[in-house]
Amino acid sequence: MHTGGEPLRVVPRLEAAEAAVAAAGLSLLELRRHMAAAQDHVRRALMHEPRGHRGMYGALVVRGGAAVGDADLAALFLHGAGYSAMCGHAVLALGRFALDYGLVAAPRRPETAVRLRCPCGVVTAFVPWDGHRSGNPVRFHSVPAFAAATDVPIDVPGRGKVVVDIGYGGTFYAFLSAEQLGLDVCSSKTRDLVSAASAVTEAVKKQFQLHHPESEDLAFLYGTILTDGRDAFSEEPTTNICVFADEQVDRCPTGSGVTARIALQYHKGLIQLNQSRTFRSSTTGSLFTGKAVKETKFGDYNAVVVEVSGEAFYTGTATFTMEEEDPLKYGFFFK
Ligand SMILES: O=C(O)[C@H]1NCC[C@@H]1O
Repeated sequence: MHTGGEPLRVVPRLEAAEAAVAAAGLSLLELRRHMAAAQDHVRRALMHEPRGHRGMYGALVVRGGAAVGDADLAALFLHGAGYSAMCGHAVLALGRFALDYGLVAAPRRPETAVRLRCPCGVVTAFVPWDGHRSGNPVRFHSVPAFAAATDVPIDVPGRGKVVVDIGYGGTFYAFLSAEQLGLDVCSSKTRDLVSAASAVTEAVKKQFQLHHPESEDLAFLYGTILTDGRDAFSEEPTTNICVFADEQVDRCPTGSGVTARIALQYHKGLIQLNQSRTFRSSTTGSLFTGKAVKETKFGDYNAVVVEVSGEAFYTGTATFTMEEEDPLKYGFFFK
C-alpha cells in the first residue's frame, strides 16, 4: 500500500511472531524487542535491497494474544534501521487493510472504527466502508500528544546554533524551520534537507534528554522535521519534510509528525481545538489534515488527542523468495 506516496509493505501474518506471542504471552513492546533481537533478518530482507529500497517502510500485523489485548489488531512498524513506536501513514493504510482482509468482525456502514495497538499505545482509525470495500479518506485519533520542550538551543556541528521544538505524537521529533539552516523546504535539494535534518537529529540526541511518561523503550528521538515555519494558524497548507531513522525520507506529510506538530502549536496557542490545518509533504506534495480534538493529560504533560486524515491506496501483492544459498538473502543496505 502507500499513503500519500509513503510505501507500506504489509506483512499480514508471521508465524515466528505469533509463536513468540503465544508461547511467552508477549506484550507488543516485548514483541518489538524480541523481533529486533531474534528475527531482525525478516525486517532486513523486506526493507532493504534487493526486495526493498532506502525509503521502504513496513508493518507486521499481529492478530491475537497479549500483544493485541483489547484492540482489533496490533502492528509493529518496520523501517530501514529498525522498529518505530508510531506511524501515522501505516495506521491510515492498516485501517483499510483491516476491513478489506476481514480483521474486524461485522464492519459498519458508512464508517467503522478500527482499534489498532501500536507500540506507543492504541490508536483508533475511522474507515469508510460501503459494505464490501473500504474507502478514503481514513482518519485516526492519536495517543496523547504533547510538547516535550520548546525553544531549545542546539549547537549543530558545522552548521551553527539553531532553536528547536521537541514534540511527541506517539514518537518524538525535533522541529525547526529549514530557514534556520539556510534552506528552503519547498525548493532546496532533498539531499541537502536530509543531511541538515540528520545533523540536527544527531545533535539533539546528544544535547537533550528525552523522557517518556510510560516506557523508556519509547524515549528516543525518531527524526527531525524541517518546516516552512508557518506555524501560526492559516487556511493555507504548511509544508514539511520528515527525515527519520537512518536518513530515511518520508514521502507523505508524516502522520505522527502532524500529531506532534499540532500538539506543539496547541501548546503555543497557535491553534484551537477542532481547527483544521493542512500539511503538505515537500517530497510528493501529498496532503494530510490534522486538528486537536480533545485535551487530556499524559503523565505530567498537558496533552491533546489529535485527529489526522489522509488517503491510502493498494499497490499490489507480492510473494518473496529467499534461497538458502543466496549470500545476500537477507538484503543489503548502503549509503
Ligand atoms: O506517517 C508517519 O507517522 C510515518 N511515516 C514514516 C515515518 C513515520 O513513522
